Amino acid sequence: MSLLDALLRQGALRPIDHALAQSLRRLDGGEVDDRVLVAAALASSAVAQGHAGVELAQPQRVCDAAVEWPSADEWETVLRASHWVAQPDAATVSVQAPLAIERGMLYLRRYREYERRLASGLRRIAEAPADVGDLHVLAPLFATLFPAAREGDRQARAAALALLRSLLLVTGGPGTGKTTTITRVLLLLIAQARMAGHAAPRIALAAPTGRAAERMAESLRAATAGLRTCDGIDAAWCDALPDSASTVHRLLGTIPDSTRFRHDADHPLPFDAIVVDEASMVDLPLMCKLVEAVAPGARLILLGDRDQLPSVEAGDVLAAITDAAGDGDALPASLSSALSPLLGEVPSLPESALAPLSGHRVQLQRGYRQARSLDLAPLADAMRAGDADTVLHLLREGPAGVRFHEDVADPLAGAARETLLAPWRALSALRDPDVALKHAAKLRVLTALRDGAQGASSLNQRIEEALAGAQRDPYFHGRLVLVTENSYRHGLFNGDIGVCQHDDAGIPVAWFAGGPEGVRGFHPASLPAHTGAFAMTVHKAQGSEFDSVWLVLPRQDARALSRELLYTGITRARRELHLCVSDPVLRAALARHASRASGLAWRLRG
Ligand SMILES: Nc1ncnc2c1ncn2[C@@H]1O[C@H](COP(=O)(O)OP(=O)(O)OP(=O)(O)O)[C@@H](O)[C@H]1O
Repeated sequence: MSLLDALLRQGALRPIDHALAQSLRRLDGGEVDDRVLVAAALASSAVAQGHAGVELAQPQRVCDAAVEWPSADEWETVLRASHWVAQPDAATVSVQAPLAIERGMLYLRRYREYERRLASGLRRIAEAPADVGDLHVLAPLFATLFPAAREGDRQARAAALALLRSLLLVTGGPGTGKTTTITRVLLLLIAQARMAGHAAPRIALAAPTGRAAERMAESLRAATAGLRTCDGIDAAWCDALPDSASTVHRLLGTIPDSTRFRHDADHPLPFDAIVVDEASMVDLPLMCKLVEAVAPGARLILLGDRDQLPSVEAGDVLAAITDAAGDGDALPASLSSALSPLLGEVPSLPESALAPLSGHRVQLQRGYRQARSLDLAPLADAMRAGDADTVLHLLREGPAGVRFHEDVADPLAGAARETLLAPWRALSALRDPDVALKHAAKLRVLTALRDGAQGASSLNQRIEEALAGAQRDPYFHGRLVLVTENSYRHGLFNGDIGVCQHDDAGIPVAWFAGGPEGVRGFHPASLPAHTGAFAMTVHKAQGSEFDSVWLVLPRQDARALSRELLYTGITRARRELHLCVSDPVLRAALARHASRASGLAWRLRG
């Protein structure tokens, strides 16, 4: 039996991956080498799993079937001999073959092109000199905004670098002050322009989902309000700060029925500074299109947490840029002396000893937001490090706000049931949509998987049944719904959560936050695609936070489990975390990385 047939028989390929292989076979009159067909199917499957392509030395990362794989060398030789496979070098565009091979990785050609274009776009921005003006003029304001600047404060370092660099990546866990810092950077840019008698820079804020954009704008407004109370800050500078954020799609301008956007390299975005939050969620094609649309001379600032899950779609863009930028502790000597008016002495190394994008990244380390009632930091650190013994030890000790439901696979059975359901039962008695939405944002069940007995879909159904019975109205009063596609017509976006209520006449209305009155109502029949929202996957919850999180992991290990998934899940909690998992599943999850096969890091390293 051919390898392709063996994979098909084991159910290891999606029909669409197999169809790609079959179409190559048909076009070649059945003559094509089985190993080429298998590689094509895997390259297609790899993209669906978030990889940019398939590494020939590690096909198991894409497909863990019980088959004997060709050796990487032999496979590469066969592929290089095939006319379906282009062999570009790093700088060239691949020709019209559907596949491309480079550095032992087989790509669908389009994804290899996204990588190449993204790397070249990022380098273009990184190499452009930033319009920095005289830093001595800004020094007093800088010292007001960052009083600890000369004591090694990372936020100050990020702000100073943002002035000197056109491309900056600010990474850090939740509440490490990424938004606060960037608000101050934007204020510095505004003040600098105004002091020089210029117009304030045009600034855009964006995030990958509507919810994340809303949160970003909220944090920015809070940071701006704080700045207004500081001495030495002109209110007019604060007035020039943006107070809203859009999705990256909306910023770029979607074109109906097209994967292209209104803004691209030929029609760049009309902004001098673009800040993108939750950058770990931006996939390869979207980041490529965004970077290409950044106007010559404009700044691009990416904010994100590299330890979180990578984007659902192909790419691990934030991780690749982070790798190419190094840890950011030491700066190139020329940069460190340029920054001395603001930061004093900064450790430096000769340019040749540093990563190519060094000086373009700062990792913020200190968390400021943590509620006193929740002591998550040591647990989050141990999870990030994959240190299972420490994680289990901490969980069993029970840090403040953390409840470990060891071996509980079903929170709806047994003692936990009523604790979990009580806040949602209260929703049925609330009449004011605004109050209900705020209440709804308090609690969420998060799962690793969408399907299966412990997946989000099934848990949702069971929670809905527990709240409103088996014969329930599909839009019962108090039901939570999660929008699963972007609808610009409605102003509703993938990830938005609404609450259903019945008005006095018994008509169901689904309410969402936003609009001039704070809430917007829609008839449920008119909603874009949506699902229940009492339970959702950790992936869907990225970019959101809840007062109380129940993270429920499967009874058995699964490939979707990873330390990044656990870390992302637990850091969605603001006040209280419940974790349902067994010792062996937790250990297996922590031993696995959610990393993605990608050539972006080496392309950026040049
Ligand atoms: N240097 C600081 N001193 C005191 N408080 C700070 C400092 N930096 C940030 N904070 C506070 O910490 C909280 C979190 O800050 P911020 O929202 O900027 O973090 P973030 O990293 O953007 O968070 P997230 O990842 O959740 O978006 C805010 O309440 C902010 O006021």
